Amino acid sequence: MDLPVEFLEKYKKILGEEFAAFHASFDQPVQTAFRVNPLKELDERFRVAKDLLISPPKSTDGSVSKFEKIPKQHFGYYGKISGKSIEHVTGLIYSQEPAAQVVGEVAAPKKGMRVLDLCAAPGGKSTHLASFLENTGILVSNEISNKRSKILVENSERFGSRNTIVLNEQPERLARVFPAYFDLIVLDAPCSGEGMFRKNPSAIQYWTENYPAECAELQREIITEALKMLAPGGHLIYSTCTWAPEENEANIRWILENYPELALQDIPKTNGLQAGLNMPEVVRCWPHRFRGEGQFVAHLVDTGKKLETLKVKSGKSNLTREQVQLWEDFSHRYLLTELSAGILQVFGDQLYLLPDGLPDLSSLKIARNGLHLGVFKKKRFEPSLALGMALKPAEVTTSLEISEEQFQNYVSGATFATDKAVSKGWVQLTVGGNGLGFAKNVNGIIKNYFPKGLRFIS
Ligand SMILES: C[S@@+](CC[C@H](N)C(=O)[O-])C[C@H]1O[C@@H](n2cnc3c(N)ncnc32)[C@H](O)[C@@H]1O
Repeated sequence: MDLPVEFLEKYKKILGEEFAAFHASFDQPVQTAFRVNPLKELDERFRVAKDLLISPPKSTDGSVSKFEKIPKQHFGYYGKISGKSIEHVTGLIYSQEPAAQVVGEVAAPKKGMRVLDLCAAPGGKSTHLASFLENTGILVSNEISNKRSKILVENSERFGSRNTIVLNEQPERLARVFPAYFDLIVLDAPCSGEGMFRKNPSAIQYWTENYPAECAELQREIITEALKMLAPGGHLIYSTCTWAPEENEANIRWILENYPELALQDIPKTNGLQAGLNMPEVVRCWPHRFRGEGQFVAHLVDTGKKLETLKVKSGKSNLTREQVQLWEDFSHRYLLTELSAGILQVFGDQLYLLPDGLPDLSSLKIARNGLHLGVFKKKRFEPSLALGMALKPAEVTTSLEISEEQFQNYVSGATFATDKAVSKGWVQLTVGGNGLGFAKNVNGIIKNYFPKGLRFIS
């Protein structure tokens, strides 16, 4: 791989005798990986992922051996699963290379926490955080780019997380609404991306000798805003996908100097993770030492000398009486579960369930106001794809498990005939036990409600 001379010189100095192995790693294949989603029905191959301490999956059929569990991680496997597979489309797996998975594993939020993922698109870290929260607490996933925030929504919905709200904001505007609010903030910063050179060689063209220093300045601005939102005793996970010390250890030193109430926490050096440069508590993924791309992760904790946690005045429901009735009619007829506590809110005709305990968000650009339940159309309610993907079959009155062939046809936009025994009206389609959204059974024909933008075009 052709790398800038200044880049190579820099790492020769930093790595000394390890440099040759580092340099050679750029010609090695990229290590693919994915995470299994604990919010979904796990098929036999992945059941072991539920366990906290992971041993290699015990195979009951030959297919298991294709995947290798990433040791000492909750959800990760080495291997590749197609973006067109049932596992991907139903949100059972999320493709994410191993170094990126270190961030979520270090963050590992406890149930019920208020969590912010400040630079969140396309959603790798957010979905990982949602795996730990298991639909408790609040996950605010924010992305500054409007276009990328839409991809983040799509990935969050496929993942089936019920307590995620997606915002499309600048960090300083968020900081005004969420002062001292979050128990955990993940700041996966925009960076010079050196650690992605092997996976995405086009990133090399943006690199200059000064680029890391420029990125570091932007990162300190984002850190400043992030820390305004950290609750007393809260945790900050700072990560980049670069090796540049300016963006990594130097920024952590800057935090420690300017925010003496923050302390570094030691991160275990598992799976070939290395200590930072003169900073033993943080971790670095060097590709000649770790099976994955480049990453830096630091864990800081607030020692509690700050203001009180924000007292929240929650938003209100804004449904008309007719809308409440339509939603109740739908939920009584089709749902067997009380969706978790929250506030029903409409945006235009779209109905959402916003988790409880959030401040007033009306000054912010919202991309997903909690769980998208559906849309009001004239005198009826139509459930969303997101709802049909978040619910388990046991939570709905009618679900229909379809075959792999029917799945292929359905995601390509086709309708199909079904048994007369399937009740009329809305039916949750499932494949492998996981929701593919709601569809309508009209006289034995399952009409296609899979969104046009997501369909496979052959
Ligand atoms: C490393 S990527 C995030 C990857 C994401 N955490 C994931 O795991 O899928 C950094 C993100 O920061 C966003 N970003 C760029 N400039 C920013 C800024 N000034 N403030 C906040 N976010 C910014 C980018 O749009 C990008 O999506």
